[in-house]
Amino acid sequence: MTTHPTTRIIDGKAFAEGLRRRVADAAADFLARSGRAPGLAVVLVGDDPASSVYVRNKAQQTVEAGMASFEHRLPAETSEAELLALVARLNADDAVDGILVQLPLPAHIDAQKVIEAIDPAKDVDGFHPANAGRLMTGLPGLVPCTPLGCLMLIRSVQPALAGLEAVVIGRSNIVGKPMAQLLLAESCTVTIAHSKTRDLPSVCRRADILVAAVGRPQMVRGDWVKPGAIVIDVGINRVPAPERGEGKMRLVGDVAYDEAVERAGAITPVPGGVGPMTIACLLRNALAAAVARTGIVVDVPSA
Ligand SMILES: Nc1nc(=O)c2c([nH]1)NC[C@@H]1CN(c3ccc(C(=O)N[C@@H](CCC(=O)O)C(=O)O)cc3)C=[N+]21
Repeated sequence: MTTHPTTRIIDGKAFAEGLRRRVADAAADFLARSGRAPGLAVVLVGDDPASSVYVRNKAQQTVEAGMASFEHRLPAETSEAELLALVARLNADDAVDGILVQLPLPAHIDAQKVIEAIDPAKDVDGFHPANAGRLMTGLPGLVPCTPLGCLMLIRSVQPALAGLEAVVIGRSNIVGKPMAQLLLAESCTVTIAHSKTRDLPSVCRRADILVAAVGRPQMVRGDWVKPGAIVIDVGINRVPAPERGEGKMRLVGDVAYDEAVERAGAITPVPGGVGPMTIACLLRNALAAAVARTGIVVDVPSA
């Protein structure tokens, strides 16, 4: 199989490494000026193995960026009241600039209530309604990490976005809606498609920028992609990989990569695309929160 001669594979892993290096430089400046490192608290409730791996990676990369990491692992039986009490303590702790509560939470905890309990100034996920509203109205605030990382990757291949047709598949508060807002702020013509959209393939074929965030393995087929389009694959799906041995799994995106790579102008792989950018943007947001909270000015990397 040959890729289109000009297809660009967007190396999210390399971009994320560069971003983390810039964040680390700025974190060192922050330490020099303030006498303390920016601090990020990550809270995990329960012992879901995938979540546990992500939380470990986040903590490790936080420390590597020269920031203080506060990891809180709570048992699955933790009550909503106990979790809210921890969030209140972290809100009040001056050494903590950013708070991330890993989602999904166990079913007996109201996740929305927990999100709204986080001080918006420390809401490094950008999930608090105050930050969602600020993004929608064009005010400065904390922007969700995955869409922010996607925008950085899009801009790395196409700096001039005004007037482009963007289609975002998925309408979650975590990815789809904030992604659409960021692209709208770039003056794209934005369509949000979802499970009730009629003739999704035709809608996608209009897109100069196609962002897939649905959580369905390889749903976006090659012939849904406009030739030359930028394809951003947010999906991280674990599927059986019998070719690697019995019981083995592999990661695939929401895009049928082997097909889409034939038509796309640029495309993100899975793994090594959007995923590493999510964590790098989390560190970037923790630094941005530290700067906004203290007024200490360092060079925060922007989209
Ligand atoms: N409050 C909250 N904020 C989040 O940002 C959040 C969350 N909860 N819950 C879980 C999801 C998932 N998530 C990922 C981060 C990095 C990779 C990542 O680095 N992926 C690697 C592969 C990692 C692997 O091999 O498993 C890649 O795509 O190359 C993936 C997924 C953040 N999440």
